Amino acid sequence: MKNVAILGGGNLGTALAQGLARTEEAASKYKVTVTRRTPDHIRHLEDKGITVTDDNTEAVKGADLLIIAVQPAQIEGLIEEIKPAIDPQKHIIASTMAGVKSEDIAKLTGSGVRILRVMPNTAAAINQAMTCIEKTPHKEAEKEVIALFDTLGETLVINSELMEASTVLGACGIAFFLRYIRAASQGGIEVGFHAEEAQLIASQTALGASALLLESNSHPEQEIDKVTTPKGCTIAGLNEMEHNGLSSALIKGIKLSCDMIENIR
Ligand SMILES: NC(=O)C1=CN([C@@H]2O[C@H](COP(=O)(O)OP(=O)(O)OC[C@H]3O[C@@H](n4cnc5c(N)ncnc54)[C@H](O)[C@@H]3O)[C@@H](O)[C@H]2O)C=CC1
Ligand SMILES: O=C(O)[C@@H]1CCC=N1
Repeated sequence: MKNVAILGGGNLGTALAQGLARTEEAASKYKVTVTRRTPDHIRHLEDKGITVTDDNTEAVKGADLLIIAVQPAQIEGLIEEIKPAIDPQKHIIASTMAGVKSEDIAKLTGSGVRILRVMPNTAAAINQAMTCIEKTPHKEAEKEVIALFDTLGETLVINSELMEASTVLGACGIAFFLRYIRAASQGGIEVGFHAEEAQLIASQTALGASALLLESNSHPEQEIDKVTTPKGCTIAGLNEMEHNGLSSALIKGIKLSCDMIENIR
């Protein structure tokens, strides 16, 4: 069993803990502790065998792998607190913080600690995350981190320079796709469905569209061509969406999110 401390049990930290407790595979490999300043807000995790505490120092002492899931502005306070307990020989730090470089964290911890960035998303809660992992010279640490995030969904090792882009495409991406599903549901209600039916149809259709790409490795446009019957209703709707800037709005939103990360702290 590997001991994992998730430091910062907010939205993401809780999702990671839930995923690690949810499957037999993950639960048999990882013993998880989650810290939060107000631990009573996440006591429900204890029902799943997760330790919940506000004691960062004890959590660090008891862990091999530390996952930092506090907000970027909270990192100085956290590291100041845990620094005396960090053992560079033992600990690996995986940071989920948007826009915070490994070097920035190393300046706070002092040199010699193995630190790498990871960028999962909240679908970790149901073991369907996409996690991008920063390539690092610390190959043993990289292997351990990949193994953990593999239990939470898909992983991809990428160069450091792409961590901001991966934050937007993968982590923020959950919100972007959900907004699409909400909009599609609202359209569905306007053309006759009850809200729950519209959401089911939109969600399952989004899942089906993703699965078509993931399973057949094809390009979206190839799959779109199979749906757009000549003179049919799909191409009419799709073109209207494009006249109103659908693709352009998505691309512009992704670029703005990415630019914004530089100033996130
Ligand atoms: N929410 C998301 O979907 C994703 C978030 N991230 C990153 O994860 C980090 C956390 O984001 P969220 O979960 O959204 O924020 P959040 O505000 O929900 O969670 C942060 C948690 O850390 C706790 N905390 C703060 N200082 C602490 C300390 N010294 N000791 C223990 N706990 C402490 C807070 O009480 C809070 O519960 C951020 O750095 C963000 O960039 C990355 C990928 C996805
Ligand atoms: O919005 C944010 O800043 C965080 C990082 C990625 C997802 N949520």
